[in-house]
Amino acid sequence: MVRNRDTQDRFKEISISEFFEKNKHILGFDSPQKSMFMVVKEALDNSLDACEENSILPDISVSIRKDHTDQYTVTVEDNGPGINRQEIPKVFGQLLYGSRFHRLRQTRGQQGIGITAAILYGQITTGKVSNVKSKIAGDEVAFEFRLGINVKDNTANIVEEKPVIWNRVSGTSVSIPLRGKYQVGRQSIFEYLKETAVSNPNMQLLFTDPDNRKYIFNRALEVPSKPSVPVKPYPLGLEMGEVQSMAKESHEKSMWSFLTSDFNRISRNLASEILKLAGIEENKDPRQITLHEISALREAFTKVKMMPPPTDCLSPLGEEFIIKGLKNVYEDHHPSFYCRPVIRKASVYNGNPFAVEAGLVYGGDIRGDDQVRIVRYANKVPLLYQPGACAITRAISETDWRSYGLEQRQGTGIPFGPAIIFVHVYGVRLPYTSESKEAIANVEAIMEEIKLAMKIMGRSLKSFMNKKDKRQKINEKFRLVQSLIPEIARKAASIVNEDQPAVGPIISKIANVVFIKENTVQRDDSMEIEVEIINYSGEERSFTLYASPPTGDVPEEGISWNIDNLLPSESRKVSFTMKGKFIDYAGTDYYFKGIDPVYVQGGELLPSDWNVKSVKIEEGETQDEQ
Ligand SMILES: Nc1ncnc2c1ncn2[C@@H]1O[C@H](COP(=O)(O)OP(=O)(O)OP(=O)(O)O)[C@@H](O)[C@H]1O
Repeated sequence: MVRNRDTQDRFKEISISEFFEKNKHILGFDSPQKSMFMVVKEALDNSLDACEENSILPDISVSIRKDHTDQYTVTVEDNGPGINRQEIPKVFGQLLYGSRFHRLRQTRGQQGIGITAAILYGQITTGKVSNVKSKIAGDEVAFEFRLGINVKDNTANIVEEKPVIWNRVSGTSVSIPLRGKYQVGRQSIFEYLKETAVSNPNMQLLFTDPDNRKYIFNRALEVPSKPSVPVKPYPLGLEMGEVQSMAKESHEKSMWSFLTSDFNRISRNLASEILKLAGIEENKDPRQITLHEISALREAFTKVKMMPPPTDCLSPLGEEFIIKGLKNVYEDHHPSFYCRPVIRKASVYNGNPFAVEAGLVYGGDIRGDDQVRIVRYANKVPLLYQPGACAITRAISETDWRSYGLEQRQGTGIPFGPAIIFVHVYGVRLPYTSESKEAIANVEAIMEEIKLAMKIMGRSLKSFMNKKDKRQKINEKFRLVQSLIPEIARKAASIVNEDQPAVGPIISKIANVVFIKENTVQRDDSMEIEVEIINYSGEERSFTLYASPPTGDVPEEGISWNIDNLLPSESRKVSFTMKGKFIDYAGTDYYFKGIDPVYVQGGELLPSDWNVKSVKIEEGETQDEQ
């Protein structure tokens, strides 16, 4: 058939770059503010991935220079491994070119789009090219490129390329001119850097804002991150099309070796068992497999006993960093309940392992009249945009929080109350709602895991609330007993003209608590604080007592004492001194560990964030532009 001229003119192939040039919002470049955020995020995520893959302690600088009213230059420089001279034009000037798409491992980047899209955005909005400098360890010189993108054929447009001396062992620096808007607040670059510092405690980061103000996010951990381990696809959860392309692209000659070599968790015996169940010859060429056989194979996968997916390829944040991530949000507030972080075991989505970890704090002086705050992370990257589209928000909304004590109209929707919920989903090839990776797609398996984590935390929140009610009742009883018994004893003794009896054992019998109280003596240049611990219970008690004075010279690790074998009716005293004069002394907070809170008066259970430091940000001097 001969096409007429009109039809030939109407049909035209477009390159991927051309497509994104016209549809940059798909990559997250929608408003000037958001676009600048995306550029910083893409470059910083790459720097962190590069350092992690090479076990390098990341030393990164991010700077935003204001060039004109809405024109800026974003520069991100790292001490990563650097990039080969030949690779630079492809990495930065060609969309869908990267080192991660064809390898299954937990990384921030996965598509080979991010940094080229950022350069393309800069080119579209300013007409200018970007500057890339990179050096590999051992090389004498770095290579500097000024380059943009030929959108018609998705290749780099190299304007200049030259060797330069760079006083670094290795690293990469990317400078992108762009139209943008710099803002502070919840969805800002600064917030993103702060949350990234929480999930990457070994990163040292220097940030220079458009007013040339410098902020140093100090490294809290001197250990480089371990590179994530590449994995093969896990058989369960793979779609028909995925098994089909794996079979087509396999280098193996037989179905038996295809199963044992290209999949995870299929041993030699298991491969034979699967093929027998599916009715497929062991020697069959995988490229010859029919759709009917693929279907039988997938069914056989579900019938055999398979080990769960490997978890060593996954890298969680861990308990301490979840607590730190939460602290980063509530800052100086004091929650009354710290739920022990929940770290779920690995699960699979489309043959790729993933896992969920979560944390929750509640009460105290956290604001309670609004919806709970949700802090989202995916593969250690904070998610600040598209909360409504994200599986994390959706799973939280679909959990019935009313049964756990939070307010929620009709049992669905984001609950209301003084709580912050932290969720980190991490895994190999996470499914995002779009290329901009702002929200995790509502995939059933992932939603289920998040919901399970919420249920576990919900149950401990409920049990805390029940205990709180019980404690309140005991407190009231204790207050009553403590004021009434000595009074009754005094009156009774005076009536019968006898000495007043010791009331301690009587109070113990009724109250059944350990009582913590303090006495203070202000001296000229210091204050002496004596803490008395009285066992008004019928049993010997042992626990650790912690003090958190409101001001003063407190040691880094806090103040603590072991109160061992405190006998019934026994009173013990400990003390500490605070240097200085304290006219408005508001009282020290006492905490304890190792004893049921129901049996203590005058203190609280030791919070999980005791000794967990917030991200340390030093503010530098504003420097004059040169
Ligand atoms: N700073 C860097 N140091 C070393 N290698 C880098 C650096 N930046 C980019 N790369 C390399 O360039 C590739 C392409 O990066 P790009 O941001 O385009 O995609 P990605 O990070 O792989 O995936 P995504 O599109 O999901 O961000 C990366 O896979 C990595 O191999």
